[in-house]
Amino acid sequence: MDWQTSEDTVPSAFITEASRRALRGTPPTTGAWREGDDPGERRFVDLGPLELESGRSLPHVRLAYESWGELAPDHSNVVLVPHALTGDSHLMGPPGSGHATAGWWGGIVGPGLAIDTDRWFVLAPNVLGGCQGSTGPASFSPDGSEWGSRFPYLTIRDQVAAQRMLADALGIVRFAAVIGGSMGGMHALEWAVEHPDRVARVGVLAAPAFSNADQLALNSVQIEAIRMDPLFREGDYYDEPEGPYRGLALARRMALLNYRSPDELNARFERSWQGTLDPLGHGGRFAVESYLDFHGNKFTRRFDANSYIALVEAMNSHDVTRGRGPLAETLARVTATCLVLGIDSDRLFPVETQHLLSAHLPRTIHGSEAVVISSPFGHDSFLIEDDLVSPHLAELLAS
Ligand SMILES: CC(=O)SCCNC(=O)CCNC(=O)[C@H](O)C(C)(C)COP(=O)(O)OP(=O)(O)OC[C@H]1O[C@@H](n2cnc3c(N)ncnc32)[C@H](O)[C@@H]1OP(=O)(O)O
Ligand SMILES: N[C@@H](CCO)C(=O)O
Repeated sequence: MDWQTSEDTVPSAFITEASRRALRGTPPTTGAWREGDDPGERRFVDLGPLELESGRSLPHVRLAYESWGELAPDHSNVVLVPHALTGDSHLMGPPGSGHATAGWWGGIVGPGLAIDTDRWFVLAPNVLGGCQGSTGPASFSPDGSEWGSRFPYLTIRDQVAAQRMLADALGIVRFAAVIGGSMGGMHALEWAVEHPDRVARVGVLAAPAFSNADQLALNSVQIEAIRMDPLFREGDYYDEPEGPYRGLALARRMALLNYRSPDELNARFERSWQGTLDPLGHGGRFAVESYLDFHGNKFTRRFDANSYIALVEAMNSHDVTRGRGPLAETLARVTATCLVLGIDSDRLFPVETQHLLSAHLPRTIHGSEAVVISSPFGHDSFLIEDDLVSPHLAELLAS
């Protein structure tokens, strides 16, 4: 494919009039999972009001979720899998589905896989604040228009509170495991700390005990990239023909640099040039630029800018110690058996942050140091390196 002339140079829209209508057409509440439902079908549960950590509240919360496997009669086999920043509830496709529809953890979750759906009932909600069916900034507020700039600030704890409401609505008293990577790992850790009696096992992959100054800084420039796009209009762009696609695409480009490693980019793209002329500034672009452009612009077709800001801010809020005391004291509350996994090339959440977490958790399957996998793919390795991640998840679930 000729990347130079492909559509990826032109940011396209997530929220246009058409996609806005599609959002409005999101199926109404279809209720909770019932025996006999098709696996992987997206469902929606209306959970009522939620008081937020900030003191504000959402008068109405809806979560979208998908599930796979068979629910045990006593509901004892449920594994909750919260997704990473831009993931969604679709972590696994139907049996035999190809790569494109297999879902973001299609190589990890499934019959006979590490999270074996022949044994476990896997529950994957879309996060509160997201844009894939759960209540978020693009949802309608009580006055009938999108929340937009009025959508309240959310924390990781607020998102876990919504997940707890979902668990209550589905009659799940205690999870056999809560497992997540990156932002999903933050959720898993919060479950272990806030609801120790409701979680038997916890898997935290490529996530820290708190977001540090370096991570806050990396996130802040992404947020600013969106806010400075004139089409952002302080977050109230839903009635406009164009949204802040350039800002959002730039934020995704920046994020990708945190998600992948220098070694991977250097080995994969070298100084390759894509275009008709020589690499002196005209007639093309470097392959790595094309890669970033492609992903930045592809992202605008599946994500809402306000949602992105809300979720990045939630990641910024992450600090298990807030209001709870020193880290050792906070993590001493955890009763679950834990897996903490880091990636040696992760420059977003370096392995030291997982070692720190692991050192203070009372019961891990691997001792005081986190498990570290070796991969060139950086932070995204937990989404890519199925063969390296799987044995550790299988061990956690067998514990
Ligand atoms: C429909 C959806 O997109 S649902 C996605 C839901 N979101 C998530 O799951 C979030 C988590 N997932 C992710 O972040 C990513 O999808 C990941 C990490 C899993 C992707 O990892 P990888 O498989 O390593 O993909 P990689 O970064 O190499 O990108 C591959 C793409 O870049 C394109 N590409 C590669 N090199 C170039 C280049 N020089 N110029 C332009 N495009 C390029 C490829 O053609 C490919 O395109 P495709 O996505 O249309 O198949
Ligand atoms: N690439 C992943 C990882 C973020 O932690 C995502 O976009 O969700």
